[in-house]
Amino acid sequence: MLLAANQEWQARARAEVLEICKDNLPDADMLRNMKTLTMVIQETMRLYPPVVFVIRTALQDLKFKGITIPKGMDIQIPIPIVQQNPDLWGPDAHQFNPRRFAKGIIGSSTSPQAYMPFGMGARVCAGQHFAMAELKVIVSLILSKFSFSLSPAYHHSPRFGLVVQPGNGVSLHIRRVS
Ligand code: HEM
Repeated sequence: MLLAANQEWQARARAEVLEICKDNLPDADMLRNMKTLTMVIQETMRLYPPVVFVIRTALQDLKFKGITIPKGMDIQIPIPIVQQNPDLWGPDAHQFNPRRFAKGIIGSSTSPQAYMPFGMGARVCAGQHFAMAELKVIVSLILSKFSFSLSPAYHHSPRFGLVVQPGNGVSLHIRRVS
């Protein structure tokens, strides 16, 4: 949806894929070299993290910034709110701007903890690298074969189910490019 709405980034990501893969299926080295596509996926998961919160349980009574958190209490960490906080991401926090990841995740915001689509710490997603590889394979194959734009029928309505998903699907106009 974000690539359909941002044709400039779609063209850029496609050009990169075609240059790196030529007529071949992507292999591990090619995926590693897809810098633009990586930035696009990172920015997509910043704006629409599939998992909207992670939970941590206090193992003992603790105080945090004057708030008492009793032992046993669950704390929900709201990932989309952290990832769109203008204090951390700047005034364009709500906009799609993959360029913010040009220097990697560390340089993308004012705090290294501000980006957490895969959670954080000891229980961070065990499949995060596999998930990134899957995403790059799927999106690069789509980009190499098709160009796409949003249909006027598209109605933006992200919805929280088990994960964040488009509430009314994503209607696209699709054209073959090769
Ligand atoms: C875009 C895709 C994915 C997203 C956004 C995602 C996100 C997450 C998040 C937010 C957590 C909780 C981390 C925390 O509590 O700090 C998690 C945990 C986990 N994920 Fe993923 N995940 C994805 C794909 C996958 C895949 C493909 C696998 C397996 C092949 C996987 C396996 C796991 C496992 C095993 C855990 C539990 C880790 C633990 O508690 O030690 N995930 N994931």
